[in-house]
Amino acid sequence: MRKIPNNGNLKMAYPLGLFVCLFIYVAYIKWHWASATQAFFSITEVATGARRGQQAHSPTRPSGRGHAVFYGIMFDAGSTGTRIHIFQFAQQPRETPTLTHETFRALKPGLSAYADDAEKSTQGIQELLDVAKQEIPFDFWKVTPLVLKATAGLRLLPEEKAQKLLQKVEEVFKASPFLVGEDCVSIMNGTDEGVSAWITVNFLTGSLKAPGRSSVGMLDLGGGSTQITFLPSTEGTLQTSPAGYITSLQVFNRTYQLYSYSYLGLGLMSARLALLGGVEGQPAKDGKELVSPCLPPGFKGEWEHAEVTYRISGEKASNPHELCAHRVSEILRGKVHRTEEVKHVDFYAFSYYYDLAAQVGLIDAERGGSLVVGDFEIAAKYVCRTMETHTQSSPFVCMDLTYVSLLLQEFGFPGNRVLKLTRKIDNIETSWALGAIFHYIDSLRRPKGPAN
Ligand SMILES: O=c1[nH]cnc2c1ncn2[C@@H]1O[C@H](COP(=O)(O)OP(=O)(O)O)[C@@H](O)[C@H]1O
Ligand SMILES: [Ca+2]
Repeated sequence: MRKIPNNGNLKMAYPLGLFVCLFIYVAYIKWHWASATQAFFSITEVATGARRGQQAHSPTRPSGRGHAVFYGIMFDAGSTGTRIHIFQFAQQPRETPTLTHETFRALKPGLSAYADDAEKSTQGIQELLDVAKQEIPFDFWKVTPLVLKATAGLRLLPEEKAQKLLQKVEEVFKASPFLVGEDCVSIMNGTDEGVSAWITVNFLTGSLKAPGRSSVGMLDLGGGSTQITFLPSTEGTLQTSPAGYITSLQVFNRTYQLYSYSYLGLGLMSARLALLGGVEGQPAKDGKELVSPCLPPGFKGEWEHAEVTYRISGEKASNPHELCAHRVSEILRGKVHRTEEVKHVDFYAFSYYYDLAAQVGLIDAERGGSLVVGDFEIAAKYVCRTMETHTQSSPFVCMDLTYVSLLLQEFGFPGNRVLKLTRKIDNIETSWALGAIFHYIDSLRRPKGPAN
C-alpha cells in the first residue's frame, strides 16, 4: 500500500524538492560551462576595452551526431531600422565552431524614431523575438544568448532618451525565455562596430581561419555613421595614424592591429541633412524650406529624418554636379583621415554603398557585384546632369552618389580601385552582427576577472 505522507512530511518535502531542483540546475549550467571552455573565438579587443563580467553560461548542446549545436541572437538597432540575426553554430570537440545557418529579419523605423514614445518601441522588438522563438528549438531557449546593440541612431540622441529606449528593450528581453546578461542591451561604440564587421567579412571569406590568406578591408555606410576597417601591412600606417584609429584584436589565437574608425554624422542620412543645411533632431527654423543644388531643380517635397519632417526643394544650377560636389566637399572638409594604404587593400563595401550602386544599376540588386570607385563619380555626373529630365525614383540620387564618390576619395581611394559590393556571403548577411555575437559568446566563456 502506498504511504500517504502526513502534513509534517510534506513541509519537509517541498524545501528538499526545491534543493534537488536547484542542485540539478547548477550541475547543468556547470556541465555547459565545462564543454564550452574548448577553443573558441578568442577575441580580445584590447584597445577598445570590451566589457566583461557576465555570468559564465555556455550556450552549447550536444546534437547526438558528435558535434554540439548552439545558437546566438543579435539585434542590430540601426539608425534606420532594427534587425534580428539568429545564428546557428555547430562545434566539433576541440575545434572552432562553424556557422551553419542564419535567419535574418528587419523592420523600420529604427529605435531612435521612438525617442519621444519609448513604450511604442517594444512592439517591433517583440515581433522579432517571436521569430527567434519559431526558429530556435524550445529546449535551447534558456541557453541562447540574446543581445541588442544600437548604433548611430541612439548615439545621436540625448543620453536620457537613448537610455529610456534601452531600458524598455531590456525589460522585454528580461521577460523573454532567452539567456540575458546584465549587458544584453547597449550602445555599441563605433570602433567595435567597424571591427565586428571586419571579423564578419574575414570569417566569411575564410581569411581568419587560413593565416596565410590575405585579409580584406570593410566599408560600411549606415544612415548615421560610416566605418572603415582594414589590416595595415606597413609600419607607416600604424605609426602615422592618429590616436583612436588603431585597435588591437585577438581572434583565432592571432593578434591583429587593425585600422578602424567610425565617423558619427557621416552616415548617408546624416550627410543628407547636413547638405540641406538642417540640424540633427531639430525642425527647420520657422518651417523654412531647405534648398539644395543636389536636388532636381523644380522639385518640391517633404523629407522625414529622425522623426522631423523637412520641406525641401531643388535649386537651378548651370552645372549641378559641380555645385553639389562643392557643397559635399564643404561638409567633408577636415573630417576624414586619409591613409595611403587603402590603395593596396581589397575592400568589401555594404549597406548604403550597396543600395545606392544597385539603385542606379552599377551592380545587380540581388547578387551584388564589383565596381571601381570612379563608377560612383561617373554615375553622379550623369544623374546630376539629367536629373531635371530623367524620371527619378528618388530625388536624392544625385546628392547620394556625389556624397559617396567624394567620401571614398577622401578616404584615399583612387578611381580605379575595385570594390566588392555584397549583401551576403555564403547566404549570411555581411553586417557587424556576426562578429559581435562571436565576441559576446567569447566573453560569456571567459572567467570573470578584473583584468578582463
Ligand atoms: O544586416 C543587414 N542586412 C542588409 N542591410 C543592412 C543590414 N544592416 C544594415 N543594413 C543596411 O544599412 C543601411 C542603414 O544603416 P543603419 O540603419 O544600420 O544605420 P547606422 O549603421 O548608421 O546606425 C541600409 O542600407 C540597410 O539596408
Ligand atoms: Ca548599420
